[in-house]
Amino acid sequence: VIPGWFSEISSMWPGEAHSLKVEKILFQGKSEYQNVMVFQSSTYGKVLVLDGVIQLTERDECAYQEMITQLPLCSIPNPKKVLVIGGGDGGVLREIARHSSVEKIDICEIDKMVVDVSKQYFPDVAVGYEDPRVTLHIGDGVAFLKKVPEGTYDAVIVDSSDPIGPAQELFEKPFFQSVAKALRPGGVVCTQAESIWLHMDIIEDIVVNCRQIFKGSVNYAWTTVPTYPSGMIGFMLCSTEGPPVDFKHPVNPIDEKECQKSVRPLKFYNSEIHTAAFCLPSFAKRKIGPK
Ligand SMILES: NCCCN[C@H]1CC[C@H](N)CC1
Repeated sequence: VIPGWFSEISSMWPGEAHSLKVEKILFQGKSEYQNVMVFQSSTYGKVLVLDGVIQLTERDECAYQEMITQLPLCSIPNPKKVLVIGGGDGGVLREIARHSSVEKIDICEIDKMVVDVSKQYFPDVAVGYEDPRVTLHIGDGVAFLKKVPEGTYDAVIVDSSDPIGPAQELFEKPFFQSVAKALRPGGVVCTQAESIWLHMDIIEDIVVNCRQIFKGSVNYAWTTVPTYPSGMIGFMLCSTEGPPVDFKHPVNPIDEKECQKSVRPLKFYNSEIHTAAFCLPSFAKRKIGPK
């Protein structure tokens, strides 16, 4: 360990560790589920860390929160009811709120400390909680989905941490089945789907499971996030059987609606990068590309 530096050392990415220079540790706590830390970095603003893994930094969170939200919501006309599993920092809520068609936003986050810490240290991220359409449920997303009536949501966004720890079940088949049940015909789900540089085997399993469960379309997309391991993170975009969804061509472009009363302009997402996000390098296309 180098004094004054935070290194993201984990068995999930052996032999490598992204490091950030630390100015000051702002919060350290232990919730029922994980260790929670916030520090002021020298060049990425404040940083949220769960069990030693970087969840977001003020400087690059836009890339992740905007893409994980706008890729699904801009792929269907008039999303009305949206569910977020995880996402306790509130960033995805801020992005969903850009859509005036949305009438109801449910969020199910297992760890209340993440919500409280985000509201205290990341106000520009937690601003999403201020939207009157938001209902916060503190609990396990797996249990929450079991109680959701069939066909309730137009979109589900699974903003999870990694499959080691509280989020492990969110990468398994029964969970994907419960998401499919909760979606209307032609509804969409977008999940945090790890990096093709680090976790191709996990992604291949997810793709196999999703192809069996979601009879619409199943696509992997990705974005660059400098402070995530390997500098990128992927998303699984799936739609249920019903009105076809062409994820690669946004039918509900938010660029035009940007002038909308939004908390802030989009920093990362736009319709061109939406389409480009589904382009895969050859090694990945062979394994997880469209059949
Ligand atoms: N909204 C916070 C994003 C959480 N996403 C994950 C954090 C941990 C990373 N290794 C993978 C993405």
